[in-house]
Amino acid sequence: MLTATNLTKKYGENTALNSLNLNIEPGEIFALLGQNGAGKTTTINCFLGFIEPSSGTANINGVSVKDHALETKKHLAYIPETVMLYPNLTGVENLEFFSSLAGFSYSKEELTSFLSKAGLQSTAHQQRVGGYSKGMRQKVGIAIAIAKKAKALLLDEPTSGLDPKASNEFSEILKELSANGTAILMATHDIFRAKEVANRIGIMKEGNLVSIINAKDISANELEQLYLQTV
Ligand SMILES: Nc1ncnc2c1ncn2[C@@H]1O[C@H](COP(=O)(O)OP(=O)(O)OP(=O)(O)O)[C@@H](O)[C@H]1O
Repeated sequence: MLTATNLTKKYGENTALNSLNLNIEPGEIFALLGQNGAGKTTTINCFLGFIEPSSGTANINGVSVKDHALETKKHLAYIPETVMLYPNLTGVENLEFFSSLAGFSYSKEELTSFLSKAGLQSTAHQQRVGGYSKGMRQKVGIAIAIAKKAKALLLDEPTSGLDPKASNEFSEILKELSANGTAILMATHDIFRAKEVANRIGIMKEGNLVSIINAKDISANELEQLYLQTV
């Protein structure tokens, strides 16, 4: 579903991403670990079409991001560290707006059910987003992904700054989305969370994807050791 082939991004002499080859299947959660500057965000931004690769290709559902930017965006949802929403609109209104951009028209009941599915407490649905906590905003981001029926979900440090309970709830929702067939690529610094939620974990160093591990084959402690030896 998410396929990188020799995907490379250079900034002058600096190679931010060096010939990445990666295929994430429908229903798979792939976590990307790596130090600051390792190339995680660059990878995500290439899939989003926010940056143009120097060479190689990023495909979504077999379609090139570079050649068919609008078509690929239809299948995608993106959750950055802080989900950008309209503070003066309520959770329901934000969801209505963003799902309409993706071509969907939902009733109030449907919008409410998506927010509930994403774990947002019903008392918050009609409140302005300006008063939401970070975790509540992330949940609206998930609701947008559900409403868009996204085939692929890209997340850049989505649980950074969330308390352990919110982070755990967030991970459970990601697992539900993957069980429904969504391919998920998540950049994170949270080794424990990566081990808990992902099927495969990649460790990046200086633009290279240097190891790929099956999460079930490794304990959180072993993963931490491997990470420290790698970076
Ligand atoms: N717009 C840019 N211009 C020049 N260099 C850039 C630009 N964006 C990123 N880089 C460089 O590309 C490399 C990879 O950065 P990237 O943001 O992908 O890292 P990251 O793994 O996401 O780091 P972090 O964990 O800090 O988010 C870094 O060396 C960074 O300085």
